[in-house]
Amino acid sequence: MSKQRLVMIGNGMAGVRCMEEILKRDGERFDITIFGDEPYPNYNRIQLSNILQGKTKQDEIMMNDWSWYEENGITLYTNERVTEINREQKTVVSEAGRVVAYDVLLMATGSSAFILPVPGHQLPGVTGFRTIDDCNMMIQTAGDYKKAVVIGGGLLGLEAARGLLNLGMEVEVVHLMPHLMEVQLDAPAGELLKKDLEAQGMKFLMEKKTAEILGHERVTGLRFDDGTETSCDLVVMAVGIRPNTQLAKAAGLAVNRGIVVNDYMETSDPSIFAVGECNEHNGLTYGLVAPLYEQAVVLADHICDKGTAGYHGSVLSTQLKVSGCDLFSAGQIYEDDDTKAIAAKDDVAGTYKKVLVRDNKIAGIVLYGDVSDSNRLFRIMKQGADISEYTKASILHKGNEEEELSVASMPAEEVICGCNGVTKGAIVQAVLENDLKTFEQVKSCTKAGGSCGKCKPLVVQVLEHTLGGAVQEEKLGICECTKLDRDELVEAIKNMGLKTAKEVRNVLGWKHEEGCAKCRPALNFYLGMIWPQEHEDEKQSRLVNERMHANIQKDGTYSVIPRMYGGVTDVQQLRKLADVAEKYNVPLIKLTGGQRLGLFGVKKEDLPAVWEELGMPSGYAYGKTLRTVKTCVGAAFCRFGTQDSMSLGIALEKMFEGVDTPHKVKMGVSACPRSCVESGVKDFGVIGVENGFQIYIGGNGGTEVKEAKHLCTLATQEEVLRLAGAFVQYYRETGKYLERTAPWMERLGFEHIKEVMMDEARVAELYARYEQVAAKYREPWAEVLEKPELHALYEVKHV
Ligand SMILES: Cc1cc2nc3c(=O)[nH]c(=O)nc-3n(C[C@H](O)[C@H](O)[C@H](O)COP(=O)(O)OP(=O)(O)OC[C@H]3O[C@@H](n4cnc5c(N)ncnc54)[C@H](O)[C@@H]3O)c2cc1C
Ligand SMILES: NC(=O)c1ccc[n+]([C@@H]2O[C@H](COP(=O)([O-])OP(=O)(O)OC[C@H]3O[C@@H](n4cnc5c(N)ncnc54)[C@H](O)[C@@H]3O)[C@@H](O)[C@H]2O)c1
Ligand code: SF4
Ligand code: FES
Repeated sequence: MSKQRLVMIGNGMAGVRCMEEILKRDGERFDITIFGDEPYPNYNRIQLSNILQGKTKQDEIMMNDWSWYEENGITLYTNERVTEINREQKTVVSEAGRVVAYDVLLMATGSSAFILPVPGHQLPGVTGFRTIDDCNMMIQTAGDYKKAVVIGGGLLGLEAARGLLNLGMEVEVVHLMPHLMEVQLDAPAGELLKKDLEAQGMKFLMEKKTAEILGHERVTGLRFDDGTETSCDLVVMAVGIRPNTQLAKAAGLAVNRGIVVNDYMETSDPSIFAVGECNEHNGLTYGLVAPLYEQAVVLADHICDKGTAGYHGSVLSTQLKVSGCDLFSAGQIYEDDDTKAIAAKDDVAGTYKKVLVRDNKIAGIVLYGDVSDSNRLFRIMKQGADISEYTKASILHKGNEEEELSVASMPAEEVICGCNGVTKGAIVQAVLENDLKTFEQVKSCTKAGGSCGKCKPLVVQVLEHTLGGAVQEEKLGICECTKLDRDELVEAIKNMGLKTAKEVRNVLGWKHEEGCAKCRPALNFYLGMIWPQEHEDEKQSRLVNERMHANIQKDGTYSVIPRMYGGVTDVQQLRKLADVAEKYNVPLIKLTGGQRLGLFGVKKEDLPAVWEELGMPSGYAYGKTLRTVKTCVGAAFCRFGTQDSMSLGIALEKMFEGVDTPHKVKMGVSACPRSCVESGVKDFGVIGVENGFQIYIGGNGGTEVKEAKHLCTLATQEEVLRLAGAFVQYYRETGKYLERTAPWMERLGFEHIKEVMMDEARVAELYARYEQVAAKYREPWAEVLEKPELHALYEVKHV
């Protein structure tokens, strides 16, 4: 039976979780295409607050990297918005004019930040807080400007405000209501929160309605409807979200606030489903991941014919991701005629607890300052248990402190991770069945702790309890498939003479037979490093850009950057580049950061022809290898030049062409201490001086700038080449895959590396081993051209 075509619009948290669930159930059922209008693979949107607060980095929040899509045979179009659904023809059309047919269409378009439509809302400096790009804009603004105003004192607004404070801005929160987070907290809890945030330096303008955003070139302030004003350089709107329903509406689907779905996430068209924040189920739309993930599971069961009882709504709870403000809220938060409150406030400790009771059942919970009862109360609430046997005090407070605090006393069905609905029982079972030892392993196996991360301490406690002792700060394996770290793995491969990745995985007891996206390229590198002669490069294990021999760009096209040794070119090369760029309508020709000419925006299907017509070697701008050697014009032209930097640079570049290294390597040769090519921030930098060449190692000019360290001064070019060979080989032999030379040098110690590089015998051995590796070089573009079977990689699927 041929596969059904499943198209998904929206590449966000709910949609991709649903894809994971579908693949888990039946990986062969669908031919999957995903459109996402952001230029990234699926990332953890929740963690944007932590990026802004400086607690995490952008590359740490990617949940499914590019290779995940490749490995699961998913065609992904990022940065490409779907603009039309044609229900008669069962196709979707993207803004790029791409038409893709579907049998099943999944809408996972999420929500957008609501921007108050007041005058001035389009001024530069006004933003929502929803995407990586919004986050980057705020970080950049904080570098250049002083004061931010956040409109909206809800979850998002307060997390944004905390982040902006951390970025050094002065922050004022403008809130419409008399107390903060009025949707989740009552007045006493809201007041405690405000006091704590004020103590952290946040300022508040309460009960203020924004009438206008002021400014001409960019925002300069706000005017409120009472006529008062405040000044600012940045406005962040956090006044709620609106489901993205325009596409569904235009296609004639039933839409209220969200896209209307039944218990199986089916819209008013049986071929079209909607999951996540964009949908509306039983009159409700959601804005937290827990219910969306529940929907994802139901939808996966349903479309994979696994049988499901359907989705019947979720009971929600919320927490705020701001250190020093522990709060928990669930269900109804205000009393009414039928709902009474049991509450306790401790002004000295700054804690507040309120449980709302209706018909002898918990109808709502508000906790501030001490949230240690949250799981217990939330469980009782979700179970709908009768609480008449509890006294007022015992419902609010734990009985036997010791006993209640211990996870040992928690029942198995207690939910530990609210975002992912993971119970204590599920964690215990996973730990025992899979011999899990660390939090990361539990996260990867159960997903507990993988979303907002608030439950991590509790997950660790359950793990400790199950293991019967404190969780060791255990040395992690190179990935989840193995407990072996880099050194143990390399040692085992050498000692046991393992020659292929399959053999390594079998003999060394890999957890997953096929390995994972993390270990496959790493194993391929280590095997190539250990057995330079015998090892057959496993192309399918390489990262996607290395397999394509080109860097994918944010619009799905590729860059072509040919080798220009030492950054030196000639008339023939320039003419060829111009001809090819013209013939293939290349939209951008640009000098790269590494002094090379790049053609940007080349279509995937044009790559082989472009390479053939250029007739130049690949510049490896995509590889974990030597990228470029930057050179200055040096003694040949510059009046300050003491050495011939160009010839040395060219020789270095030729020497390391295509040699695999743990991570990319950049080199630079300047012909005098003015160091025009910034040799001091290169992995291997050379500075010409009167008596020879100063050598610098371990520098990095990227995200984390590291100054290279002076290793030695050599008299001749030959000595430089030889030392460079030994240095790169030592990095190959001791570096962890994906470790740049700066952290590698930090790990091994500069003095240690210096000792090795100053030991003539060791340099000779390293250099000899390096020569064996270099001898195996095959130019990758030429290889693709020679082997027609490789051309399939560059074909574009048409539907
Ligand atoms: C800063 C921040 C902090 C948060 N913190 C928490 C938290 O602590 N706990 C919690 O539970 N939730 C939190 N949330 C909410 C949570 O992130 C969302 O509920 C969740 O991301 C929604 O998932 P989704 O897939 O429905 O939508 P999204 O993740 O928004 O994904 C939808 C994707 O579809 C794309 N798209 C839309 N239309 C089209 C189109 N026509 N063509 C192509 N692509 C399209 C969108 O650009 C987007 O990339 C937070 C949100 C933010 C912004
Ligand atoms: N920790 C978390 O769980 C977390 C964190 C961030 C975001 N989120 C989710 O992201 C979504 C967006 O969050 P949000 O805080 O923007 O939405 P929200 O609807 O929860 O809160 C918006 C707040 O803005 C206030 N407001 C509305 N209009 C205003 C105006 N004109 N001036 C001043 N204040 C005004 C409201 O009174 C309300 O308190 C929600 O679904 C939220 O659940 C969750
Ligand atoms: S590094 Fe020195 S020699 Fe090279 S271009 Fe600059 S000034 Fe001239
Ligand atoms: S509660 Fe959010 S990740 Fe567990």
